[in-house]
Amino acid sequence: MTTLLSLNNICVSFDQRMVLDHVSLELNRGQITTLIGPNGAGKSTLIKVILGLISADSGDITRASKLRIGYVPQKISLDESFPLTVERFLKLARHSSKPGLTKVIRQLSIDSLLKRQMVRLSGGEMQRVLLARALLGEPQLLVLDEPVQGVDISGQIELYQLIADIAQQMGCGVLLVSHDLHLVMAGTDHVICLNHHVCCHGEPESVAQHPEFARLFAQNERQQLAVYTHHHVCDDHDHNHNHQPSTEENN
Ligand SMILES: Nc1ncnc2c1ncn2[C@@H]1O[C@H](COP(=O)(O)OP(=O)(O)OP(=O)(O)O)[C@@H](O)[C@H]1O
Repeated sequence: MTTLLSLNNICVSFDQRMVLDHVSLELNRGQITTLIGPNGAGKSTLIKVILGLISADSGDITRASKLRIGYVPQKISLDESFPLTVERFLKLARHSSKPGLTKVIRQLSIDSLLKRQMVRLSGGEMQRVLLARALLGEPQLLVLDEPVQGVDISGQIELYQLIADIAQQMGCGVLLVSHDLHLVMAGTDHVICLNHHVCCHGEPESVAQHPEFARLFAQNERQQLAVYTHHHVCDDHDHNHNHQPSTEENN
């Protein structure tokens, strides 16, 4: 498996409060990784480190040479009074080209949205357009920050499926931040549970059984999750003094 990006013992503090505490992870080509964690756990901060928007206080970040990252934000702010069609918005994107645009419009089935005003799009339509914009740069790594916020449940399932299909077609790696544990887990290769440090990580089924995960997320969420995953018994595992998962967890 080709590693696109790896973080090694990343620490970030704000006002002397450690938000990321020795975080290590790897993002690989062709793999969907989901980052879950409670509010304030440091998920967005971690994304900013990955995107190079903030520097870590310590630790190393290694990126594949000339790595192209596509980013889909939670939302964008648009001026209600500013007329901007979807087509214009996509043409204004940094990597926009006519053949690229034609390709993503087909890939995401957004032809019918092109003449629509950006400010009038529904949550699901907006996410498709933001995804289209991220794909224009032909990313090797696609990073999505809570992509289903404001999207209804059937739209969420559709959107996750679309992301998985695109990842497969393009052979890119995906990092997805999500609160929607029960929906996203089934379509994910690797889950990282973050609460400032990496509490646990691994395949969705093993993370769902982990005591740290159980402690962080409410019982009802875990019950919903059970609908979408197969249960199996998984041994508990230890954390060392840096809150890092033991090496067995990586297997
Ligand atoms: N630039 C900053 N200056 C000071 N504190 C910050 C800054 N950015 C984030 N924080 C704090 O760091 C903590 C982690 O924030 P972050 O946005 O990374 O969490 P999150 O897991 O993405 O949360 P949520 O799920 O609620 O979006 C929070 O307590 C936040 O207030």
